[in-house]
Amino acid sequence: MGVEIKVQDLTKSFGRSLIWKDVSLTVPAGEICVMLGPSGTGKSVLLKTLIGLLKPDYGSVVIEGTDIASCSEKDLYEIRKLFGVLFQDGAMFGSMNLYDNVAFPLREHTRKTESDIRAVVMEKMELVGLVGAEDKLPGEISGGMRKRAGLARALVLDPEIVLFDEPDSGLDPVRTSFLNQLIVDLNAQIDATMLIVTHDVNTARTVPDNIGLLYHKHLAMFGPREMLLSSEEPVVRQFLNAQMIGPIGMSEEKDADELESEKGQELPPLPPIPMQLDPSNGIHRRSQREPGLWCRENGVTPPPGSFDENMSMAPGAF
Ligand SMILES: Nc1ncnc2c1ncn2[C@@H]1O[C@H](COP(=O)(O)OP(=O)(O)OP(=O)(O)O)[C@@H](O)[C@H]1O
Repeated sequence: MGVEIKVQDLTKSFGRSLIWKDVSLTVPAGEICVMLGPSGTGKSVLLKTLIGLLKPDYGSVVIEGTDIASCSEKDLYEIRKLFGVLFQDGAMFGSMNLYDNVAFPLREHTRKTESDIRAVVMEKMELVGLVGAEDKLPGEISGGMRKRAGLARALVLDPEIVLFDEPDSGLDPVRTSFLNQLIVDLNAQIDATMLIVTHDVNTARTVPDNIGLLYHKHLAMFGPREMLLSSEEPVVRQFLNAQMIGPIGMSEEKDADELESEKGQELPPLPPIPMQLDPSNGIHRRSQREPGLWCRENGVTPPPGSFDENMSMAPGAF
């Protein structure tokens, strides 16, 4: 059913270099979240901290009552079994074929027989559309296939939480759309909590239930998709609309002169909030909200043209 991740006052530095400070957020059970942020703001460091690969300087990451920032190695080992992680490059073993790569966690962490392992591996290969490619080596397949194989491997232990580190890196826009659909379909099917780190604004606008933005060593905002897509907060607005006008410069923050020179420049209006991507079978995910609900409940008028009724998931279709 997915489990919640409760992050409180998390701070991380390497030596004297502060990565981020006082990060607090709750990744709700079973929901899809996207974490955005300019390069180098510590998104991957956050993922690694959530899974206990890196220790924060302060703060807690509580999963099922255990703080993984301070628990014993034994407890951490147990908690890690709840996670599946899709690393940026798929992190496949180059000398093993896809079947053995996907089977690896089962052989390492379970006492399943080879015939039980085969059943699980083939089920996950089918889920990601890779049946028939079991004998291929990672070097013989495309980047998109490697990602899907990495995803199959992330799923073999039936995780409650799936973390995706830039799943779209190196993929063309069409493959990214297919992968996004796969993520949404998977969430509908297994109800796992999902956190996706990405630079892809289109993914952030259409896939998740919640969006977070790391900027300038802190979590600038985290909340429902509609909250961020209707936000006038300069950093959020600039990032989610991929604009050059705003506080984010080529190397993180713009200086005072650059910001002064932008004064008076008119920002384009906020674009309409798009429909959220539906599962391909058309049946809504458990955590999916009615389009426009957050805006209505919070008295926010969404940008004109939002939740276009001609799109697949019209308001009132719930
Ligand atoms: N193990 C480490 N030791 C020292 N510094 C590290 C370590 N891991 C990451 N960093 C530093 O932390 C900062 C944030 O890195 P991170 O990879 O998390 O950024 P990111 O937001 O994921 O970037 P990108 O979007 O470019 O992938 C970088 O300056 C990086 O050099």
